[in-house]
Amino acid sequence: MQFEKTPGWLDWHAAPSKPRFRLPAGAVDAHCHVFGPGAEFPYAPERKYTPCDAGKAELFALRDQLGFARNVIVQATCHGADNRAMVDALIHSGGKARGVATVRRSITDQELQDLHAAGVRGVRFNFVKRLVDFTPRDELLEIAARIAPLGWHVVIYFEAADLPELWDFFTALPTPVVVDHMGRPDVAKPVDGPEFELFVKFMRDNPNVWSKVSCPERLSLTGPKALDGEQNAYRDVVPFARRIVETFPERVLWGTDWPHPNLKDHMPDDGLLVDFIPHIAPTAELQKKLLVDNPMRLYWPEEC
Ligand SMILES: O=C(O)/C=C(\C=C(/O)C(=O)O)C(=O)O
Repeated sequence: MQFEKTPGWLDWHAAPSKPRFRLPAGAVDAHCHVFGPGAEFPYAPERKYTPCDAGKAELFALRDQLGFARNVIVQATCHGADNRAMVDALIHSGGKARGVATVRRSITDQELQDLHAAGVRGVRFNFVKRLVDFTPRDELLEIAARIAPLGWHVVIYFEAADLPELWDFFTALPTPVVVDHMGRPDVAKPVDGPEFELFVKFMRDNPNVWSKVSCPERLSLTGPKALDGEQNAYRDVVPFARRIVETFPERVLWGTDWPHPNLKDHMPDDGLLVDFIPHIAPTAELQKKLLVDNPMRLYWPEEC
């Protein structure tokens, strides 16, 4: 089956630079995806976009190019609850990848066990309206209750303006909770303003809540311009990500978000994204927690 990429969609960067920042040994890219290839792993009929193919071989090549040791592969909405492409990548990773799946309430216990055996360690609940249709909260709570005994966690993707309405649901989840991209803060607003203060309160009041401090390219209004002197690319995102890293150093993760779905104006150089890390995690100790200790504790606890 042939799939036509959504018009205007940018392909992932064909020649990412070698980062100047040297990642610590054992670093984990804790948020990335695989797309298809569609001929082998068809995209979901209910998808809101059709990506370019981006398979496991390209993901693993990027891992090695950037200097990561492992990946956490997150199910993207273009594949719906068909986790085969992600599971195939886990199986071929030589134990160097773990997964976060999308499941429906119809999934059987055996299917959950099979996902666990393949390396899945969480499920994703997506609330970004441009990506998914509404899922009843009772179905999500039922899924969370079924995956908790497996030791899995719940990854949540939402937009900052929706946190107040989702607060009670999120704080009722019976598992560790990992927030994608800091809940997408509006970086035009003050880092100490009410919107981001609510997100900081969400993490402070709920010690089971973690956050990825990833995707500056999605959040930034200043863009990728690498400026001279102390300035850097995506500089308007730095105060938000750095505040989360310095306030909750044991509960943060970082990922490339390769192959960067749904970007139409600018495709980041993944090497530049890695060079962004020291601006948000300025010490070797914070970098090791962010990139090694925290993802290992969550995804490879048996090795800790
Ligand atoms: O990949 C991301 O983390 C962000 C996006 C897409 C998805 O997560 C997805 O399709 O599953 C987005 O903001 O469009």
